[in-house]
Amino acid sequence: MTDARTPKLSVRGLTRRFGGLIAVNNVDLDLRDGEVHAVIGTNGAGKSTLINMLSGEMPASSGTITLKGKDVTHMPQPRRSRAGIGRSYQRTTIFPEFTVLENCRLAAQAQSHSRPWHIWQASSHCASSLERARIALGRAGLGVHANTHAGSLSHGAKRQLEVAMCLATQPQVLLLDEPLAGMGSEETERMLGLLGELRSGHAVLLVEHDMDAVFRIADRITVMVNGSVVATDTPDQIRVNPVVRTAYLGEEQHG
Ligand SMILES: Nc1ncnc2c1ncn2[C@@H]1O[C@H](COP(=O)(O)OP(=O)(O)OP(=O)(O)O)[C@@H](O)[C@H]1O
Repeated sequence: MTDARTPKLSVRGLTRRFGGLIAVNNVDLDLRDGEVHAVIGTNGAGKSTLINMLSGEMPASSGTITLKGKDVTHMPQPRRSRAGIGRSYQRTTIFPEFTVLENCRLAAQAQSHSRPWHIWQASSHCASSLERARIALGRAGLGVHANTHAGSLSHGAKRQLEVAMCLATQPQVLLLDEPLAGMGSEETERMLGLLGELRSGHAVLLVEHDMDAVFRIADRITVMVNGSVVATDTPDQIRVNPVVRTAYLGEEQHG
């Protein structure tokens, strides 16, 4: 994973203001294929705002976002999704009364149709969406649960389904917002295994509070404090970075 490779997603000078507050301040970031790139920071550091701007759900105040060399800064979220940026959410977005496969197929169809009201019309005969959904479920380790009602899945399996729904949109960049939240140790291990496999074929951005997991899985870590990036490096270098230790890890140890 060398810096010489062209990043799949590049962010330069990305800034978001809320009135007088600068929630994300002049952030540079490069996401590369084959890497899990974690973004960590204390509460309010700007991680969610950053991910919302990358996915297209929130406009940037200034700065640029480039996907495979193309400026997508002002591209709306649905087009950005079709261009290859997929995300999972902190909140659950599944339909509990539908099966696992149906949830995944809807995600695939919503992404492939520019007009969402065509989803239902197309659902009975959209073989390619079904195929994409099945592949995504298999990749997320949920193939055996395809016909289970999503509402009856365990918490961990629901988070896996969120990732599968994201995969069904066939993204090249995966933005994962706290995929380990609320998980027990067994579920965490399963999700970490999945994230490790997702490296292949994707550039993965991981926003996560579980530091043990982040330091185990990440190839690169960016540390944010008060909206600004204070360091981007390998986990080993971040661990010993004095600025990071003071600004963030020190706070955690004593918090
Ligand atoms: N819609 C908004 N309007 C005004 N201020 C906002 C808005 N969204 C976020 N903020 C502020 O921007 C700052 C960054 O918030 P953000 O949610 O991005 O942080 P975070 O790092 O994701 O925090 P957490 O780890 O708690 O999720 C905070 O001070 C927050 O209060």
